[in-house]
Amino acid sequence: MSGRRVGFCLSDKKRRRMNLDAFAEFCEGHGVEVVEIDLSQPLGAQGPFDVIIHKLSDVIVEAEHNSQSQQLLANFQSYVSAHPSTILLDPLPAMTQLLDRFASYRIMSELHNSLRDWRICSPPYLEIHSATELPSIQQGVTAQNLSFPLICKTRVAHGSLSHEMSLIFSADSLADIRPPCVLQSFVNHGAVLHKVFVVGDRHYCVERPSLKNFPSGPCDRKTIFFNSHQVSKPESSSDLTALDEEMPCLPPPSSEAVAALVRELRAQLGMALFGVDVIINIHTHTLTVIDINIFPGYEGVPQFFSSLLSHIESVLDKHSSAGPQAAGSASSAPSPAAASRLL
Ligand SMILES: Nc1ncnc2c1ncn2[C@@H]1O[C@H](COP(=O)(O)OP(=O)(O)OP(=O)(O)O)[C@@H](O)[C@H]1O
Ligand SMILES: O=P(O)(O)O[C@H]1[C@H](O)[C@H](O)[C@H](OP(=O)(O)O)[C@@H](OP(=O)(O)O)[C@@H]1O
Ligand SMILES: [Mg+2]
Repeated sequence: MSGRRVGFCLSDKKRRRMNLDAFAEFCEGHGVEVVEIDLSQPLGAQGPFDVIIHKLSDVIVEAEHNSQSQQLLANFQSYVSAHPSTILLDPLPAMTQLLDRFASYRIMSELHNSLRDWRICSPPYLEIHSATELPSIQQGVTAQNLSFPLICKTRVAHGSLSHEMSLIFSADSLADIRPPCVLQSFVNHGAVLHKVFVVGDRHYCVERPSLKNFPSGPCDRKTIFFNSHQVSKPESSSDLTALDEEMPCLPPPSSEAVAALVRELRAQLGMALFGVDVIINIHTHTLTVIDINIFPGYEGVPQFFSSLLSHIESVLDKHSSAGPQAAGSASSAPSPAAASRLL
């Protein structure tokens, strides 16, 4: 495939983590030119692009309260709207919904029905939109059938603050939450997390450390505050991830069930680059979806570069046989205000 230009719009941190320079080298041998897009400069002069791959989550979240980020997002969206034949991975509306745990947890909760046959579910959860009287939070926890311990996560699902979480062990400790946030039933899963990394029509499962088991039901233990990046990175190891007592190894999630989950989420999200965090309930062995991530790190997936390039080639092949109108549907973007209003 010769003369194809793929633009990347990533934060410096993301560009380094993904090793974009190495990916550019990898693509060179396949006739695909990788171009780093500078969002602060006019995109027209940097194009044209056959495909744009981005992780604009930082900009979208900051656009909520920062006019400079709003302008960057508006520039990007104007370019995308003016170039309908440029394929966007992934469409901004799809990405924007995953920046909001209220939206992504609604998607996860629907899996219970669509994937019932595969015994795939997600834990009961409760949205806390703003500062709320303690009794009404406690009533909401009961009404939604949440069970202690609870895990509390920020509403915003991206960026450094989004990984600050807490484990709550009693109704009185619900005073420790800082809305807007979600409360989710904690599911004992033997301190093993299964990360499912999706690249187009391929997916890869990687095992990671995870939070240890805790006694079920309320207890007078103090709230535990932690950062999720202390818990489930490949090298994570702490009191939070070390099991307090031996337990039999759980079988990994069935590859057929994971394939069914990925198929369903691809259809629901309309995205090609995402991650799903899955745990196995130690009591029911149910495959439990606890998180969906935009353009994750793909750490532990040696096939990432070849899979990404293969996906780029396949969307370009489809596009050249289907004509420019097809790409336009893939890159429809909300207005900057609508994008930031979703958060
Ligand atoms: N409902 C739950 N039951 C049990 N453990 C959970 C639950 N939710 C989260 N965890 C634990 O907390 C960790 C972080 O949760 P989550 O993935 O939602 O946070 P995150 O900040 O979005 O993480 P990342 O962005 O790195 O995927 C998980 O890897 C898992 O160890
Ligand atoms: O271990 P993984 O690849 O899941 O780590 C991801 C993490 O899940 C989140 O997707 C992070 O994105 P943010 O939520 O935007 O922080 C990724 O960070 P990034 O800098 O790679 O985008 C982690 O890689
Ligand atoms: Mg996660």
